[in-house]
Amino acid sequence: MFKGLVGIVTGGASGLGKATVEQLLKQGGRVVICDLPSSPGADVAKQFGNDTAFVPVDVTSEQDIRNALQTTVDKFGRLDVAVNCAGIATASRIYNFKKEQPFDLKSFQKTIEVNLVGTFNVIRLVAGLIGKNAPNADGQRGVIINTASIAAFDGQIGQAAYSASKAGVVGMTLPVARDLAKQGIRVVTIAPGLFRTPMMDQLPEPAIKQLESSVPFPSRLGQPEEYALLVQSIIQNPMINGETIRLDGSLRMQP
Ligand SMILES: NC(=O)C1=CN([C@@H]2O[C@H](COP(=O)(O)OP(=O)(O)OC[C@H]3O[C@@H](n4cnc5c(N)ncnc54)[C@H](O)[C@@H]3O)[C@@H](O)[C@H]2O)C=CC1
Ligand SMILES: C[C@]12CCC(=O)C=C1CC[C@@H]1[C@@H]2C(=O)C[C@@]2(C)[C@H]1CC[C@]2(O)C(=O)C=O
Repeated sequence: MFKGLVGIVTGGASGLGKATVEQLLKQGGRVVICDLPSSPGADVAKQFGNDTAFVPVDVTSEQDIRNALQTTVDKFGRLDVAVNCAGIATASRIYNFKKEQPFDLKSFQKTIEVNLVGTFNVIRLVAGLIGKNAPNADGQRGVIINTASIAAFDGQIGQAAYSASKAGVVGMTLPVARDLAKQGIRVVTIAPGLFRTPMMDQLPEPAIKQLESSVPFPSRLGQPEEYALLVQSIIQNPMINGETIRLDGSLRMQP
């Protein structure tokens, strides 16, 4: 279905990103996995075979993303789709009254830097390469897909930094889609609810069980493959643009 399609997936060594890489490959695409040098990205690429490459990147670095784009062109000749999955989860209350300690500013800045600035950095750089493609019959040159979170809308206690970073991703989706509309590049954001990934596995099992029971239907954590299926649908459907799509089993998170 995606024969000839070339994608980049940030955070592609783990969780939602890894499932996306697998789905794009299954559909006949070729994929560059971008993830931290400390990630298992090289092993993952080896496991997936010749239609993948791994480029160690920090999404906040301009030079790292430029290197990834150069590898994409050298190895696969073009870029059609970029999926932003790289992200970190942090949690802290705005003020700890027992310890008389305010939220650590460096931790807030780091969360914004990776989740928001990193996503923006990738979008602004991939747009130049996708824009070089010849348009299809519909005028489309490619698609950029971002990952926010339902925490962008229903931020819980302790999620000020995480929610702010993801709300930033939601907020820039429409203006960036408008910026790139003339070039025929679509921009869409997915806001996942609760998915079973290594990020979620940081939580103790009883906490995960409790979270699962809070999802109305289906009352379980999402599978990374279900996220990847939405990525596939977004790529296939040319009318989806400038929108954030919740993927959450109708969960609205409690305070
Ligand atoms: N798992 C879940 O329930 C949910 C996840 N999300 C978001 O989905 C995205 C993917 O999360 P998961 O797959 O669950 O997490 P994960 O922890 O399994 O994967 C995240 C990947 O991002 C990479 N990464 C982190 N910082 C990076 C950086 N500066 N540069 C490059 N790569 C970096 C990590 O090495 C890791 O491979 C994240 O943005 C997360 O915030 C949103 C809502 C729910
Ligand atoms: C950061 C959290 C909460 C605190 C903790 O002890 C462990 C965590 C790791 C998993 C995170 C937790 C969180 O704040 C909500 C998210 C980020 C969770 C993974 C998915 C998560 O539920 C989310 O993004 C929801 O939208």
